[in-house]
Amino acid sequence: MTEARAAMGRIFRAREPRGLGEERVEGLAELAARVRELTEAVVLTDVDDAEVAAVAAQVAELTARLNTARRQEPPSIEFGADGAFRHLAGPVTGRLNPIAPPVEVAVHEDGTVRGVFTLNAVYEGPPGCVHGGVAALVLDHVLGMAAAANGTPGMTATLDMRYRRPTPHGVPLTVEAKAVRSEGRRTFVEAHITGPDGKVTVEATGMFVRPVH
Ligand SMILES: CCCCCCCCCC(=O)SCCNC(=O)CCNC(=O)[C@H](O)C(C)(C)COP(=O)(O)OP(=O)(O)OC[C@H]1O[C@@H](n2cnc3c(N)ncnc32)[C@H](O)[C@@H]1OP(=O)(O)O
Repeated sequence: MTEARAAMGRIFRAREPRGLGEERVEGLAELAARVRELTEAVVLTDVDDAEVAAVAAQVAELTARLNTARRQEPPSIEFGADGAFRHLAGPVTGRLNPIAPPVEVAVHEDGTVRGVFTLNAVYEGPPGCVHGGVAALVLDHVLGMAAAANGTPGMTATLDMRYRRPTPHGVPLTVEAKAVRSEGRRTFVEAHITGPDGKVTVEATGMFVRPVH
């Protein structure tokens, strides 16, 4: 096991990956996608009070059905069919997590991590704009992915944000991150989010420390 893979295991407390299987992953991803739509509908609904109460009761029934068989903990990291790490239940890229947009990421050969995503009204901060903490969530994750792509995975030790322009919601956004240098156990990474007009809305730098235990 390489040092980078061992560090990844320490960060995610990885046991031997217990694959969910592609069919199961696709089924759960479909469920998460429907719950994402439900969440947006809850935030935007204007149906009358009786209908709100009726839907709430139905959703409670559905939750009880899912809870008849529960895992002890969410699936952490797994290996996809291509052998790459994937964070299926993570709150940023996790297809199985309804609160993840999810950001669709690709890791390029030069270590650059690029992602595309749309944040709907569920993530609103100021009217029409993405909440700054949500932008930080997305950036922290892709910064961490870029540290890992550099062969030096770590835990976020520092995260500096510069909000240059409001980030609009409901439109396609891109995010890009790349490690710039490593010193001992520390890796320094830069990232930014770009709006549909090609202008950078948020920049971030992060310092990631490779855990030793
Ligand atoms: C492919 C999948 C990729 C998925 C990416 C997911 C990304 C998600 C990223 C996260 O959200 S991680 C969760 C948020 N972060 C944390 O919860 C971290 C909490 N903090 C810790 O666990 C520890 O403080 C930490 C591991 C960061 C450091 O503890 P250590 O005891 O291992 O560090 P130590 O004190 O020995 O310091 C190691 C080096 O880092 C430096 N350092 C540590 N913390 C620092 C800090 N905060 N600021 C500046 N420098 C710092 C420290 O000076 C030292 O430098 P030198 O090696 O040069 O001496």
